[in-house]
Amino acid sequence: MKSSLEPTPALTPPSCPINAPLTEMPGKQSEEGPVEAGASEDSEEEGLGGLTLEELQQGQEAARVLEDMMALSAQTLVRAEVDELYEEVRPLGQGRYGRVLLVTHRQKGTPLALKQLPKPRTSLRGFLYEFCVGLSLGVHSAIVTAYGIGIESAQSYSFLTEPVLHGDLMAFIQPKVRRQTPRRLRVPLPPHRNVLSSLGRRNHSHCVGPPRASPTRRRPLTGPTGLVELLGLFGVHRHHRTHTIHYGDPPGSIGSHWTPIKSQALQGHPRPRLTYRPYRVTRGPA
Ligand SMILES: Nc1ncnc2c1ncn2[C@@H]1O[C@H](COP(=O)(O)OP(=O)(O)OP(=O)(O)O)[C@@H](O)[C@H]1O
Repeated sequence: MKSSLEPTPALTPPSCPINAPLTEMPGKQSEEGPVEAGASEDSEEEGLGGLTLEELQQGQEAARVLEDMMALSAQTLVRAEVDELYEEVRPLGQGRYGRVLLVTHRQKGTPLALKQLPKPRTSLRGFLYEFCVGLSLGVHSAIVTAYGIGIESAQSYSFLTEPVLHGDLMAFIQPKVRRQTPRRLRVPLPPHRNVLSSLGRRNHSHCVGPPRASPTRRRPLTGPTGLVELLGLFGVHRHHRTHTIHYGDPPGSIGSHWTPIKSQALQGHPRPRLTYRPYRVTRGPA
């Protein structure tokens, strides 16, 4: 169960007395007055903070009900020390604003969860807000039931809920981790499209072992100097998408665009990365 004393925009109770007018509750209408139904859609959405008129009205109605509930609960708070009424069994958890204890009713022995919020850190209004939101939501079958018992002690405010003794739901939720496929079942990733196109093949059998020297008709890997093919055989790849190589260029003139991957092969890398890119072989300036 979440404590809502944190100043979240939607749930934080405004700092006004319990009997403050309804306009001070969350979901109140803006000071410009009620929004007219005939306003244009854009300006309506801006004025309502992204809510539809219907959603805004529902929010205002819920705020009114909550305000009434808080006013009634303030009048019916039990003023007592917790240990007069309940026996502490063990702590159930610790939240940011207080602790939750497993207690039993001293006379009936009923087990209950008691959420205790220390007064120095919790205002009466903040406590009532937490208590009443819990009461409202607790009717849902998937949310811990809150009992309508609020206690004011010298040092704390407390309220009681149904105890959940099988642990925190969060402990049962597995983080989303990608399941590892056993190595023997793994399918090798297809090579980069350019490898296929530059080698003129549609399967990736050529990825294992040295690149084939045979040029294709579509994209020859070699010019008359044999330069491009030579670079490929020596395991050279480049980072950029295209590069113009002029016939007759000595290998040294390729410059820093080219990175040797020979070292990978020498270090026993099982599959030297063959990252051929489309080469553009042109005649150089005369
Ligand atoms: N009814 C309950 N039954 C069993 N354990 C509970 C119950 N309510 C709370 N707890 C345990 O106590 C812990 C603290 O609960 P609490 O409601 O104070 O804070 P929270 O909702 O976890 O966080 P926050 O401090 O932000 O409100 C929970 O994480 C949970 O482990």
